[in-house]
Amino acid sequence: MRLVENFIAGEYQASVSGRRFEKRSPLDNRVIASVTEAGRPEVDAAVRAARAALRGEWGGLTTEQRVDLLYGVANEITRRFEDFVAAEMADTGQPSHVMRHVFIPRGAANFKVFADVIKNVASESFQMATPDGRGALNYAMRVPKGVIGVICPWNAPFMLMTWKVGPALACGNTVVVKPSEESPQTAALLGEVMNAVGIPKGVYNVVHGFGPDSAGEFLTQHPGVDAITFTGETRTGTAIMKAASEGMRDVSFELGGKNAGIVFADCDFDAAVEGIFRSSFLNTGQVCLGTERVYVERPIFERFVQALKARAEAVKYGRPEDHDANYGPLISHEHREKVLSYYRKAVEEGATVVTGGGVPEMAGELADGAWVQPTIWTGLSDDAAVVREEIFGPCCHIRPFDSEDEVVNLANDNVYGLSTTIWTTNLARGHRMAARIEVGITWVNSWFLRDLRTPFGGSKQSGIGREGGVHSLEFYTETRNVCVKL
Ligand SMILES: NC(=O)c1ccc[n+]([C@@H]2O[C@H](COP(=O)([O-])OP(=O)(O)OC[C@H]3O[C@@H](n4cnc5c(N)ncnc54)[C@H](O)[C@@H]3O)[C@@H](O)[C@H]2O)c1
Ligand SMILES: O=C/C=C/C=C(\O)C(=O)O
Repeated sequence: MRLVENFIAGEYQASVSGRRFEKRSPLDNRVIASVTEAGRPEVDAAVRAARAALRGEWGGLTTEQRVDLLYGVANEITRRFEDFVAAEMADTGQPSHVMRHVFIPRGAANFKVFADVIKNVASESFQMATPDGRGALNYAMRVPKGVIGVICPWNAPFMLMTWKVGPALACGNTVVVKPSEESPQTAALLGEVMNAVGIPKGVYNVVHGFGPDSAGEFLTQHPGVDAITFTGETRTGTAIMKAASEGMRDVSFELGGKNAGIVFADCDFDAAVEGIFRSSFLNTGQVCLGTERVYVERPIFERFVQALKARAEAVKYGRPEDHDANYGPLISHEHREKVLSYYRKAVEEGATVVTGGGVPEMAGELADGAWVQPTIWTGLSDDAAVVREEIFGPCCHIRPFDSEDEVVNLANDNVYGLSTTIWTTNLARGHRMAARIEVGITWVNSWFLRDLRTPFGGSKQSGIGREGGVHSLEFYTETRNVCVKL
């Protein structure tokens, strides 16, 4: 069993209270780590360390020096690739190929890309006329916002945490990270990387614990935190926004979704089935960008439902390191209870269960894991809770549609607006639909294809602000205008 400690001012330390909590494996419910729980004193120490670092060596570095250090972080993550893969697999139980090809490489890329952005971004300037004819020059400079509180979820822990820490550090801020209680290990491991490459002490800090009345709340309420970036549930975002209103702290939120997948009859059928399969079931459906509402044009509806069913029934459950396995458990028994409650509700609401709907039979120790079947429903009404609320599990409801106008209205009829995936070979239609669907991210004939320079975030209750490329600079810096009379 591992001991996971806070990382404050460059040192791993347990909390003075001695309070610890258990992290259990989603695969078999074994305790795999004992994690220290930060109280107010540790959160305060982390925020003070972050403030001191801003005023110290880190604050005096040039952009080029910071960029070099961040390249060093990316390279060191790559050098320690296997350690990160192992830590993340242990926390989430997801297949090794997803860690190796998506989540861990993205962690390294998140440092590299934002180092490049900060190196290349120009600042705006305006020359103006003055009555004396000599004029004035305005230029905008970007300064770090200060100490950033980073609150993270458990579904793709390392990728989502570094997606915030990378740009925050590139812009010259310091951070205090509160990883999810379900996935503490990669954030802790990153402390070793920071020390190895010479990131000054206090620039990167980690405090562990829960949300309410624990490290998450203590951090977001701390007056020494200048801004908060959060990825997680919309309800949690509401609590954090209230905390941030004290002291007028800025927030950047990436929240929940109930994303629509739209499949037209003229699509490349096999590609669409594979695309929707991935968007509904990758990471056991625990992806904020995932598809839980699928709309299929009527002429291909039955064929599509059968093809997706066959694909879902072919998943291979197993341990991450098992090469035949391609499908892992949910993050925890608690989350499985939530997902199964929706599985039951779907039946109560009158769904036809096309496949799944329960818990698979697992052999040996795996019988104690948080496994759940990929599930497909049809036949629910548009106002069913299962069609309207985010479940965050491996499930989708499929409904036929007859026209573009109808499916646009269906897709938009939701409080969330994170992403959509549209499948059609008619690109004019793809563009038309993209302009009408109220989301922050639209994919046409793809899903989760990411260019880190692009704006990323949600509309409606799916978020506030955009991160990615120069958009991250909007949040992680203050823009200061300097007006010089010539
Ligand atoms: N839009 C996106 O980019 C995106 C990405 C990934 C996940 N998500 C969303 O995240 C959710 C799943 O993640 P989760 O279950 O970890 O979310 P969550 O909101 O339960 O928890 C996220 C983090 O917030 C902390 N927290 C909880 N209550 C808090 C409080 N009152 N004050 C401060 N911190 C608090 C938790 O400890 C955890 O670290 C889903 O809704 C999913 O859609 C969104
Ligand atoms: O589960 C949510 C996935 C979010 C993805 C990103 O934040 C990203 O690709 O940067």
